Amino acid sequence: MALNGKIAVVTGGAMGIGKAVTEILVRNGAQVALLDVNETEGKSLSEDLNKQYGQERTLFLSCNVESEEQIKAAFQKTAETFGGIDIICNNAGIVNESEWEKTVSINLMGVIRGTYLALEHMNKLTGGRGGVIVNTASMAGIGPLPSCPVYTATKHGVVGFTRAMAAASAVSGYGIRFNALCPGFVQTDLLSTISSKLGLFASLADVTQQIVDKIGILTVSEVAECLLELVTDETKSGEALMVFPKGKSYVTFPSFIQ
Ligand SMILES: NC(=O)C1=CN([C@@H]2O[C@H](COP(=O)(O)OP(=O)(O)OC[C@H]3O[C@@H](n4cnc5c(N)ncnc54)[C@H](O)[C@@H]3O)[C@@H](O)[C@H]2O)C=CC1
Ligand SMILES: CCCCCC(=O)/C=C/C=C\C=C\C=C\[C@@H](O)[C@@H](O)CCCC(=O)O
Repeated sequence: MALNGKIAVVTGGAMGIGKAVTEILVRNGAQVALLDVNETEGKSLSEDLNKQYGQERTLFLSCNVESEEQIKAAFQKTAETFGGIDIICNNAGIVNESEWEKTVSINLMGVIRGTYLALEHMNKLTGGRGGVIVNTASMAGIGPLPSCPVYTATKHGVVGFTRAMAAASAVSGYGIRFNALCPGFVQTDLLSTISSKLGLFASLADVTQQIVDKIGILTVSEVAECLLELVTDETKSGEALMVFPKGKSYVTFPSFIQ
């Protein structure tokens, strides 16, 4: 899929991985709506990118992915402004084992909300033109992070939901590919503030640090390059792509049907 003329939405697009994703999509020709709760960073990124790549290449929309109403309004505004939606990156996420219900609401329910509302614009069965949805999960969506059980659960949920949606799309003919992006540790604010977010599991901070020491830390650009592959490679749907500092690898899941 070439990105020239394509229209993308990135949630949590103002900072960290979402910012790098927004930048790489714009650099490759897409128009991008970045949705975030951080208005200062979101507006500033959008202004910078429009100066660099031309007016109306990006649009910042204030949006909390916990609100169905706000996501619906943001998608509507994106479609009206740019003329449709082809790509959704459900990326917004937090770590907070103390406020664990909020973690589930943003990380898992936010992805489900974003996906169902995206279908209203993208599903070929209801007048959309198809496209691709990439959900940011994590390596913690494939294996456990002992210091973050709820975070781990949300990311396993994102991987399962994404794969099931890919299967539903293939069987029903939505014309939409669905993939999960599963990075290891990435140098962002989320990672640098982690020690205060572990709640009941604060005593396991050292265990997390040992895993960090073993597998290393990625840059946001390395992660964004992998997202670009999931967006542009039309053979990829129902995939979970793990990203490590040493390289990337598609997860091979067991098959239960002969
Ligand atoms: N940093 C890491 O080590 C890894 C992060 N991830 C995942 O990548 C995604 C992005 O994380 P980072 O860039 O590291 O975090 P970050 O904290 O650097 O950036 C997250 C962005 O999402 C926004 N956001 C937070 N809650 C929101 C909400 N309710 N609605 C809309 N926007 C919201 C923030 O304002 C911020 O701009 C998350 O889903 C995270 O779980 C996955 C693997 C590793
Ligand atoms: C601490 C919260 C970080 C949140 C960001 C995030 O999603 C990072 C994930 C990074 C890597 C996850 C790796 C999980 C690995 C485990 O499944 C397991 O393989 C590790 C076992 C470690 C051991 O030495 O036994």
